[in-house]
Amino acid sequence: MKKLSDKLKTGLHGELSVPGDKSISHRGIMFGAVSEGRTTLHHFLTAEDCLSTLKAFQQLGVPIKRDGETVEIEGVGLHGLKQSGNPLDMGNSGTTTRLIMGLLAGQNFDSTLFGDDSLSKRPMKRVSEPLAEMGADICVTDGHLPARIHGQKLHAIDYQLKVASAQVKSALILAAIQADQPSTLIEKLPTRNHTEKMLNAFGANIQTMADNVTIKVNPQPKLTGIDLTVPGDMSSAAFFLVAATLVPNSKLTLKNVGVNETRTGLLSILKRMGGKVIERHRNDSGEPTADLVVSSAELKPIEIGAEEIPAVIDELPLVALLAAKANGISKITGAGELRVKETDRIAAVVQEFSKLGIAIRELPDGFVIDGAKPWHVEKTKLDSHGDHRIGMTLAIASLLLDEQLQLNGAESVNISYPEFFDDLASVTNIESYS
Ligand SMILES: O=C(O)C1=C[C@@H](OP(=O)(O)O)[C@@H](O)[C@H](O)C1
Ligand SMILES: C=C(OP(=O)(O)O)C(=O)O
Repeated sequence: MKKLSDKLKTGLHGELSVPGDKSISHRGIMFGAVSEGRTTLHHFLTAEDCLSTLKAFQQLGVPIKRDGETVEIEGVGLHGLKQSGNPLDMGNSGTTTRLIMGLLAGQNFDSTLFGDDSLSKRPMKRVSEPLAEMGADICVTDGHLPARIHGQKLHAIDYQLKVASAQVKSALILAAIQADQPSTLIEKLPTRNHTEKMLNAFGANIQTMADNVTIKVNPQPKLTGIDLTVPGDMSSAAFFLVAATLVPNSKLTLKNVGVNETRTGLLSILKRMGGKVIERHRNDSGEPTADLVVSSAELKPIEIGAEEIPAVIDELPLVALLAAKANGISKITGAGELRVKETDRIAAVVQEFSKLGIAIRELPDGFVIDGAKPWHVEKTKLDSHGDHRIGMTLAIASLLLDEQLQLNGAESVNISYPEFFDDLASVTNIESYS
């Protein structure tokens, strides 16, 4: 069990470059694999989830070499993947699973996908059902992994998504680029748009209409490999944005963070709560990046509803932590999707925050948190529930307490941010977490 607080005497200081964006790293491998020519990824995220994607595409016959954070992919083209001799291991990664389903549904061979216990409980019909409408033959027992995919020719689709999910949208786009005619997808709410932007950079023709929810996908593009530097992951930077806000006397610079507008919900929420973040935008093509300078601040409570959720979906445990230190009652609703992540993140946050005496009440689709009530530690053994984002949120919460806390399942950080505890040690001047 990892010992958390060894006591932070001063604030968080210095500069940090967080690892590469997880969503963009996954897509870099996938789109590079089905392009023609070489794709080189720089600052690739070498965490377990993205390595699951990398290994799956190697198994599908794509030559991929990795040297640290640099990955070279010799693309085989949209119809050049080969059947894997063995089932494909999706590990813990929802993104790998949903996106690869859309891609493999249109290939002329069969595939089997399996995952770990957590992934095997997550819903897959949200992808297999619309893919079936396109003519795909996918069998997901009771809507869960393992999945058996009998690849075949796909038809175009006009489809209104039932959940606000970039993973479902991306799976359908990857199927639609293999279809016979153009497809139209209509999102419930705008979600992260990395698939659309990146596929276009590889040569596809995907248009997002002015309403921001209608997406037209043209079939059979010739995709060509590119050279891509992956920006820092906003979802990883988020832990430090929140830590530096909440720990008094902090001033921290987070370098080169991806600030695609579909991912910056936490920045807007933090600013509305009274947080202090200066964004120094960089002049780059493709995915926008910025250096973020964050300082400690007193926070006001906030209300957040469904429309705001997609742009902050993975940061909501951290929003709950901000709310737990704001000077009043905050309410987060419309976040029912949290119940089907690596763990039920609503239940996990409520259970673990209650151990710290935080006044939090569970709603079916969110939380109510009274940040004006003082915390009082009731239990010192915290649990990540095997979920990286819960584990890292609890590690940040521990910085705000004098008690020695322990974290069960701290190794879950390897899913998205293997260097998390080292980075935290470097900006807190705590020698190490043991
Ligand atoms: O498309 C992606 O890369 C992701 C989309 C989100 O999932 P949903 O689309 O299922 O909400 C997010 O939670 C996940 O971490 C990554
Ligand atoms: C939900 C997440 O990832 P995935 O769905 O890819 O497992 C996450 O990283 O918080």
